[in-house]
Amino acid sequence: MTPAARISAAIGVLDQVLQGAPAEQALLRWSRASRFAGSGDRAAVRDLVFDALRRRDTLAALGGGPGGRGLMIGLCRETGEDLAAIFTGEGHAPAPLTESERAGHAVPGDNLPDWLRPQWRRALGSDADAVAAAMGQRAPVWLRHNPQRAGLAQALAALAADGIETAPDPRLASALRVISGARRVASGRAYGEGMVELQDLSPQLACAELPCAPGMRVLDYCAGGGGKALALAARNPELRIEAHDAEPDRMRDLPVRARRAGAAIALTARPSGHYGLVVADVPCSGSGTWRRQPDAKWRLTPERLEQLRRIQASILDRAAGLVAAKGHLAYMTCSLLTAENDAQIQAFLQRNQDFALVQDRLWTPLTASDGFFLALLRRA
Ligand SMILES: C[S@@+](CC[C@H](N)C(=O)[O-])C[C@H]1O[C@@H](n2cnc3c(N)ncnc32)[C@H](O)[C@@H]1O
Repeated sequence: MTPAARISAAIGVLDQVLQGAPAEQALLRWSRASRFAGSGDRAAVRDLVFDALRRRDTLAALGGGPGGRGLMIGLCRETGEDLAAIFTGEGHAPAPLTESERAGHAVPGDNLPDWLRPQWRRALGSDADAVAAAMGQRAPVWLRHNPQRAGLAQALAALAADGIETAPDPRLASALRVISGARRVASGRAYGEGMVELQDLSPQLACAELPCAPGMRVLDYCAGGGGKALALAARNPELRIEAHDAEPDRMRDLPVRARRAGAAIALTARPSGHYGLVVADVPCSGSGTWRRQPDAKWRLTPERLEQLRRIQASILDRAAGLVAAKGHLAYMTCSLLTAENDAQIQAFLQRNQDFALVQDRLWTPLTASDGFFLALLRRA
């Protein structure tokens, strides 16, 4: 596909997303209907769509319109592309610019939904603008080294042989930032043999804070794909880890991932008894990961946020009942919002006076990578 044809395709996908379709679905629909598109084309269209959604408002102003076409004009204008050479109307290229599209102008903006801005500012204080700006950029790729499969030097050598260059984070030896070759990770040997797993730095830092004494019974209560259970298993293979999810189908990849990592993780439909550690990585707004899923930023509503808060509170209460005396409850979100983080924990502590806060941490792209919250609680 020519660069102009890719832009035409991105415009079509963006129009669907702006009408409410999830970006992944709209991209999949386009890709199925476009058999001529190679993997390079699919990756390029995906990048265009996500770049545009991250900074929707800025690009719409710059492009002279709020639709997919306006966003693409804005993006091309911002990156200094020759608009007349792309928007020619010839072949698969988008139609030439109209009078009003030629008059796009730059406006400063944080690319946040209006209703959310006050909450964002309250939660992040003087960092609010810098974190919003960071959410407008592409997210880095992070790997977690798995010492159960290979030593660090061996894993790094396998990554290098796969053509993947990484740099460790000074705070956590297992956290490797991908410098180049990110698209080769999933097909590489280091990943295929479980020496590394894909996991953002912030949840890695959170998992490193959790107690994990040998033999401890651990429950990953909202396990999904099992990212937290796998990180704990990598830290200590002597943990007895169980994974649960209200929607068991979400755990379908977990047995394969656990096998690859050499981890023993039992799936449980009905957790029972008491655990030394219960991890509740609850469903949330995902506001800390909007660089990766920028369409979610525009789909979130106040009603949905309220619904999520109710789900989070009920999960916390249910999970608390599974914590052994002197055991720990780790509440996690990939949200930056106080309503889902500190406020949720304060309300929980009011309802459950046998728990005390051990520590709470909020990581942001300014201090780590994705926005991520951990509250570690201890039962009396
Ligand atoms: C943020 S995701 C978990 C991500 C996962 N821990 C990981 O690291 O890949 C939240 C999960 O909570 C699950 N969930 C939602 N409501 C739940 C409930 N009431 N009890 C247990 N799990 C629930 C969802 O199905 C979803 O898989």
